[in-house]
Amino acid sequence: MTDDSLRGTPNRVAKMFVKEIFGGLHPDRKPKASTFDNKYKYNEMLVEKNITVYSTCEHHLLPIVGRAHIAYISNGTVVGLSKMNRIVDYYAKRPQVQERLTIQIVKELQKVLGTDDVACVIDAKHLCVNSRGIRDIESSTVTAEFGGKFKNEKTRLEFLDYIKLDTKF
Ligand SMILES: Nc1nc2c(ncn2[C@@H]2O[C@H](COP(=O)(O)OP(=O)(O)OP(=O)(O)O)[C@@H](O)[C@H]2O)c(=O)[nH]1
Ligand SMILES: [Zn+2]
Repeated sequence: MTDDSLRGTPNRVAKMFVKEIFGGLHPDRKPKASTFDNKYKYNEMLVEKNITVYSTCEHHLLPIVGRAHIAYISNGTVVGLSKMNRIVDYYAKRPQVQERLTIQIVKELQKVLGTDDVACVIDAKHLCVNSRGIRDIESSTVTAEFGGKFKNEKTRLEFLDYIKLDTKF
């Protein structure tokens, strides 16, 4: 390899996959989710929406790009807002299928918050569907996991109303 723009490519690509694209395979990178007492006595739903998702489909190793929306109802513990974005990013940064990613996010937050009352919806484009194969540029995939009180229709609809799935990305 004599071209100086290509010389660094093997190392650059290896570093990118290990440290960035698949960085979430390293358990040391799992975010420490700081929690607080719910001193404010805020007892309604909290929604962190439009969280950017960059992941990689495990079948084709092509990008999955979209948005995650998370909701929880505190039973005494509150989590720092940015930690929800960090948890999404950690589980996204590995070879994934969207269904598993959605469930992993909910399970992690249920553990951190000590409650089942957590939900996550992801709307994402899979480049393996958009840019190759069937090459359908418009389609996106929606997955959802509803824990605890979110299995109740009224609570679920409140969450879905807050996020109104019209996100363009
Ligand atoms: N359920 C699920 N399927 C996914 C996800 N990401 C990609 N896929 C699908 O995984 C499937 C792999 O199917 P294969 O038939 O082995 O692969 P392929 O021959 O390249 O299929 P085409 O994409 O239809 O050309 C494809 O249908 C992808 O659309 C995901 O997150 N969840
Ligand atoms: Zn794929």
